[in-house]
Amino acid sequence: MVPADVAEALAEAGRRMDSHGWVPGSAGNLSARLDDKHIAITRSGVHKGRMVPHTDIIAVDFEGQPLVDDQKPSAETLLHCQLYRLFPPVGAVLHGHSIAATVLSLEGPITFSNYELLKAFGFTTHELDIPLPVYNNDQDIARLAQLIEPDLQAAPPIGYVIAGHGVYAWGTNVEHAYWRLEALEFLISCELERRQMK
Ligand SMILES: CSC[C@@H](O)[C@@H](O)C(=O)COP(=O)(O)O
Ligand SMILES: [Zn+2]
Repeated sequence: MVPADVAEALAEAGRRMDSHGWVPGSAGNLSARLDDKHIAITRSGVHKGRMVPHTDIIAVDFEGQPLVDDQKPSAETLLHCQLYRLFPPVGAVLHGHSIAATVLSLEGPITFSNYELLKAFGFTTHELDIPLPVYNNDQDIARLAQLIEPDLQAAPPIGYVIAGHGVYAWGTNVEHAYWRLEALEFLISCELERRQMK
């Protein structure tokens, strides 16, 4: 049901995230848009660095319901569905639990100022103060999605973090989403180091 090339692209992104230590244990989830009603997403509880593409990537609708009844999608599926529903250009969403994102997000608001790498998000200058929204963690993912929704509707951020939990990044396809995740992780790590030097 999930095209083999889509499943393999997500499995490859999972391996790359794992190589950086961004998906420890069964942490993280990855998805890609299939059409205007369905996405492919990682099964809940699998190691995202060691996925078997044809069994560990499954199809769900935009309400997060699996197309095959006994398949269990990611616990955070609704956060992915929300991004596809709100932003038609979004073709892939990646979520990881890096140490830097986990630690920095517990320290309050995050703003990136004067980083050249902000240009990875389409800005044309480094002379900017760009916020990275931080939301309190919540095991009720529907409620967390509701909390985030007004901010997403107001203006799409460069990504967001859930405090003590991890980062969400997205892009037009899996490769683009990976680039943006990599850039976000770089900025988060810089900010963490900068604060430690103070
Ligand atoms: C290893 S605990 C992490 C989970 O609670 C969750 O945050 C996560 O990212 C992975 O959940 P999953 O249901 O496998 O997509
Ligand atoms: Zn998570």
